[in-house]
Amino acid sequence: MGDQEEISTDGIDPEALENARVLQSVAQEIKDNEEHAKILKSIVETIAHESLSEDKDYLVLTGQTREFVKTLGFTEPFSVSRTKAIINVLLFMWNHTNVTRYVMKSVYNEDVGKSTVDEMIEQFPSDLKQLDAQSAEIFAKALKDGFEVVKNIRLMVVGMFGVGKTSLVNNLIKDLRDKKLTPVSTEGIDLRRCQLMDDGDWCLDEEHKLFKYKIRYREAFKEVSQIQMPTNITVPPLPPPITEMPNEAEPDADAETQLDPLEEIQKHVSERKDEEGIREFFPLVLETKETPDNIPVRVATKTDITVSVWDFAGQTLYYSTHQFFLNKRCIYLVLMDMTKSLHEYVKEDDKSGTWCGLMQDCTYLEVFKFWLNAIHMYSGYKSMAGTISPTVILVGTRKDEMAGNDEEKEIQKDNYFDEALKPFKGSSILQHIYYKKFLVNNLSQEDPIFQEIRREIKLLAEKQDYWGEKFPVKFIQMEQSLDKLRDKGKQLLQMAEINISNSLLLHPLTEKELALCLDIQHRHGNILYFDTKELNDLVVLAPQWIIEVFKCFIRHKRDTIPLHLEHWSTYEELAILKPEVFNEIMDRSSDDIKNNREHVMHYMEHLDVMAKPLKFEEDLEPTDLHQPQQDTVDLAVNVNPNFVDFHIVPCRLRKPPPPVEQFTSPEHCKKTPVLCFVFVQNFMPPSFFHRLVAVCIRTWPICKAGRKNLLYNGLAAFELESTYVLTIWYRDHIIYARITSCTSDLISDLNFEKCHEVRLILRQSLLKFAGQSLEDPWTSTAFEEHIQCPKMKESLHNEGMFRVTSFMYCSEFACTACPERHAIVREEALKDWYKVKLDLFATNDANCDVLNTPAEESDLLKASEVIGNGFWLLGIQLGLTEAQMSKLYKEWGNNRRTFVFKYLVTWRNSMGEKATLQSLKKAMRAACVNLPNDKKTEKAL
Ligand SMILES: Nc1nc2c(ncn2[C@@H]2O[C@H](COP(=O)(O)OP(=O)(O)OP(=O)(O)O)[C@@H](O)[C@H]2O)c(=O)[nH]1
Repeated sequence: MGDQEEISTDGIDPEALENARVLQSVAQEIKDNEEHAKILKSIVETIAHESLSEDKDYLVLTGQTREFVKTLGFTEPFSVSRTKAIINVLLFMWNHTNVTRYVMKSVYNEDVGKSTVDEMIEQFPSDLKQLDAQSAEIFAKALKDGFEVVKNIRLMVVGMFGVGKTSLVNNLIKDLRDKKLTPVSTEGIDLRRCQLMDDGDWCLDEEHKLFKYKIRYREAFKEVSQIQMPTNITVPPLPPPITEMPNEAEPDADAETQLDPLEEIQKHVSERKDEEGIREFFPLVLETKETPDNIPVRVATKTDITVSVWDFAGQTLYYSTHQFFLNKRCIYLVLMDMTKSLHEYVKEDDKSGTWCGLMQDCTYLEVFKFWLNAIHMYSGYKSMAGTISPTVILVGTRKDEMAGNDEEKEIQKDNYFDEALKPFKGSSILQHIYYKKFLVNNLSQEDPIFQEIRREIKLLAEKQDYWGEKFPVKFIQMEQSLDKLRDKGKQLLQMAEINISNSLLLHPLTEKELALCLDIQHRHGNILYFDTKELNDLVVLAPQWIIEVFKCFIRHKRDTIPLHLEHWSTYEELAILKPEVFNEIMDRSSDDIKNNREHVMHYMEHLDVMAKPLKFEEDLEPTDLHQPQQDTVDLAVNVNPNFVDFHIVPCRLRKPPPPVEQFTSPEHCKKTPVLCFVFVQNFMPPSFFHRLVAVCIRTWPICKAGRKNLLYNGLAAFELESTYVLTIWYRDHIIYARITSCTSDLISDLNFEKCHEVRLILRQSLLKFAGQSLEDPWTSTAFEEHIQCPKMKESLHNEGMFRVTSFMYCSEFACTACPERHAIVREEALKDWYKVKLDLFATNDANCDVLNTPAEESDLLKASEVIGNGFWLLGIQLGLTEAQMSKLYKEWGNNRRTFVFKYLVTWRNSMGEKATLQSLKKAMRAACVNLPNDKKTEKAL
């Protein structure tokens, strides 16, 4: 038997461990009964090996378990409970490779390996690791059939209009530089596909498509041949690293004696075309033979690295659409004009930029912040627990117009960016920024600086985990047919058309493979494809389509049908888009848009350009209401019937008139403290607020002051009931909410149950929005709830804020934001928004004397059973780091109870005596204070 102490039990389900221990002791006891020991070992071994095989046969498990019951079960020393425990552990082994490995090592001192599929999945880049288990397996299996190694740089060039983006792109790409083009203002996005040459330059990828695919197949065959071909087949060596590649000018001495590598592979493959693993690829090899003879073979100058350069329009009007194309797999050039001070106001004739959170009179610094926030949101933010590797290169333009000599200009540039990055102090956004920054004069095309920028871009790309990832040969054909359709001018495809293309392929993909192939193509940035109920019927081949759609809603023609005049004025004034107006806009659009109006709607919702208010009963469930709730609010009760069928287009709203305090802190009325949703890392996409406004419009009537609707860009007010008004507003990364009442009843408190209900609606909506850009379980940490000092006369941005969870540990804090330092006590701070919870905790506190005792294993087990939706926050409250939590979650995320138990054990081990029942209970309360009521959890608190 193995040395149990040395074997890691990390991440193993406690129940599986317990059962495994039974197996260990039984195996020890029957050691001397050779026959029984042999039978038991054979059964355990057979199940272990089968469970690790790729196409495991369930019959093996059932057969062997039956064999165990028939031969050994219920005999001495296999008591009834021991027999059950062993059957249990066999089942655990079948489903969990780590249990199998643990059992085999601890009982028989045998190391059993991982399946090749498991190993392949482990090598996936981080974003593909998030594929669901079934997709991951399909992908790994497709890779086993053959793969190519992908090295693609996706370069996003962003910055204010006129900063010099197009000029820089022209300088980076040889063919454009040679043409000495005069840049014209970019409309939407210009996408240039390039190939990296061995001298480091980039040339446009205009080569014959078939030739390109020929190269890809050939490279892929090399990979296949290395893993699958018998060793006696000689395959051409992989190309040397770029730096070692000979230049075209220096011909290779052995070149004449060498066979064309493709021919050599074709020869080998033809000879063995009937062999397993080769048969699949034979037709592909034949296909590549069809390459026209007149295509020059120029592999010597081009590398296998592709670069797609995205030149974004700088007008703020387009900013929201740009976010759609940003993802984790991009390298960014963020450009700033060095002749413009950071605090200078941007002069833009078109004021439609307000929708993306940039107000009409924004400064260059605000534009810079907008871009970094957006990059963070759409690339690193999703994997908050993961480490962020730099992908953003800052570039200053108009060096020629700066004062001073070269050295002085460099210093100015450094100071400029240091100043621009100051607002991000302490934020992980800084981790995106590459330490090297550049200063360019775009008018000096031959400046070696452009070569340097290209080199750094490549260096950065090589460090990303997706660099050199594998892509199944099987999927190349589909990519090829999408390419062909794009070349024919197709902007978007219905799924039916894709299915036809697929059926025409030599090796059509299965339905699941096809969906996965499209998903991966989307991740690579070649298409837009979202596997959601509303969007999975459409594939967008050309990003420009999205831009055109967007423009329809922002810059529409005003020849309206008189019948719809009223709806048009609702659109103009309230930004509320009724179906009549929507259809009118669609009718006047190009065919590709008007014929896909339903998809247009869904895409615009997805892009947050317009928001459809939630239907609570359907939409809120998944995020926060996993478990049956007895006491939750009936979220559908307050539907405002006037505005059921509409969208809100928040970019059309105007700013509120000053002073804003008249809305946020009205005098002479009863009011709750200000409730604040503070987003982590000081960043909140402004669309979250706009969408929250849409939810509110769907739920309550818009509040009126005289004849004016209180609906503005950044602030909105709603009638709750009788005299109650809810006002919500936002600034930067904080959304504020306050309920006021002009009641004449000066004695009673505000209705705290109503406040609780409103808070939950706001909270759950925000969680849903966050859930679309953050992945579970990180959603629950997307924002924190704070209460602003109730004594503050005028609500000031980000001042006098108290984290609600801290009141679970301490009953009072000092407020230093008010002119006079004073105490703020729990009951006062939480009286309206959280009173429901406070009352509940107080009832349970009656018999809490025994709590100062160490937390026992049974307490941990119980906590893991009752914690419910606060399960992630509890770990954070107990002081576990995101990294610790993520590690455990990776292993145990599919079994919440075990996951919680595992981190509770980690907490108890690290805290020792301080891990008391009381501290556990406080942390549980803090984790649940924001959540809807849940009887099971609350009883335990
Ligand atoms: N002096 C000088 N002019 C520059 C520089 N970079 C760009 N320009 C000029 O600025 C103008 C705008 O340049 P573009 O490259 O079109 O700017 P852009 O950022 O692509 O503009 P949009 O597409 O409208 O967002 C052109 O006339 C360029 O020649 C530079 O480094 N120095």
